[in-house]
Amino acid sequence: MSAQILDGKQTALAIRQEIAEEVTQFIADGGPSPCLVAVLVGEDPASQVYVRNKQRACEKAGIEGRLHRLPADTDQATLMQLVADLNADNSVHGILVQLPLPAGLDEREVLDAIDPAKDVDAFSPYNVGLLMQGRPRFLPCTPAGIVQLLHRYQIEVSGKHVVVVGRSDIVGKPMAMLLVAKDGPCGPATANATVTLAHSRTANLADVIRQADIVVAAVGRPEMIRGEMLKPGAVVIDVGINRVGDRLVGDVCFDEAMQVASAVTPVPGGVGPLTIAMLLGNTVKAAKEIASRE
Ligand SMILES: Nc1nc2c(c(=O)[nH]1)N[C@@H](CN(C=O)c1ccc(C(=O)N[C@@H](CCC(=O)O)C(=O)O)cc1)CN2
Repeated sequence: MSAQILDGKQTALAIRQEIAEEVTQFIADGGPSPCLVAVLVGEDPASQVYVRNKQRACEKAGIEGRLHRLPADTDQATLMQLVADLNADNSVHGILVQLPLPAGLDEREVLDAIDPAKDVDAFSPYNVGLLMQGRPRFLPCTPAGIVQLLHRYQIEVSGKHVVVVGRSDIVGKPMAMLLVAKDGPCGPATANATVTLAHSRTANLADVIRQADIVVAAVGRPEMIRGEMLKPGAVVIDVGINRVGDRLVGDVCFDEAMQVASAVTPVPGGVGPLTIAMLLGNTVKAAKEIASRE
């Protein structure tokens, strides 16, 4: 048996094309050019790549992408002042602070300070709260991208047992919230799951994963999930991006998963590109909402 590969790269390109058309229409209707500002602190090589890719994606979609680069030794007050200035700048519709921040900076304080109306990462407590209540304004980018992928490959989620492995604020927790909701961005078929949120202290983790119809792996440990831990026919969504030597691998052993599962996301080319596509969508949504208030 060889599983179907869920192509995140192609899916993201299709979504980005749809967003580009939406931007063209919005501007033709008299709206402002949507503007996303990224804040990058320090020199983390992966973060530099991601921010560059976000800017390129903005440009291709007709969104203005601005970047503020700050040195690694930036102090908290300077960063907080920049966020306050961006909140007050009417030409800015979306703000993102690229994570992780260098050691010594208080990430939570910075994210809490972003105006929820411009919080296109959906990391602020206000937007997290709305998601938790099942009435999100912005959808967190990686989980929302996964829902889009499932929807576009017609993978039904409703009534299925989904095991999310990893309890991060960026992926694990919001993923669980989106999948357990009664309805979702792509309708009830990609919501209404029975969700188990597993993590590093989960007892008998392999046994828990083996019960899953759908596994979402977001633990950040290279190839931790092996083929023998999967139920035959399961759908495997691999969020992990781990550098091992000069290779990029996920949290799931891809070759083994391909032998057992019915569908698998690759790394690279799976979930990652969807994160950026969904960020563009949130930026357009922010621009539309802010413009409608003016
Ligand atoms: N403010 C944020 N910080 C971080 C987020 C986020 O959503 N908002 N997520 C990650 C990093 N990230 C986006 O910022 C991101 C990670 C990976 C990819 C991606 O396309 N990966 C490629 C591989 C690229 C490579 O060679 O490294 C893939 O999977 O095909 C996009 C975005 C943490 N920080």
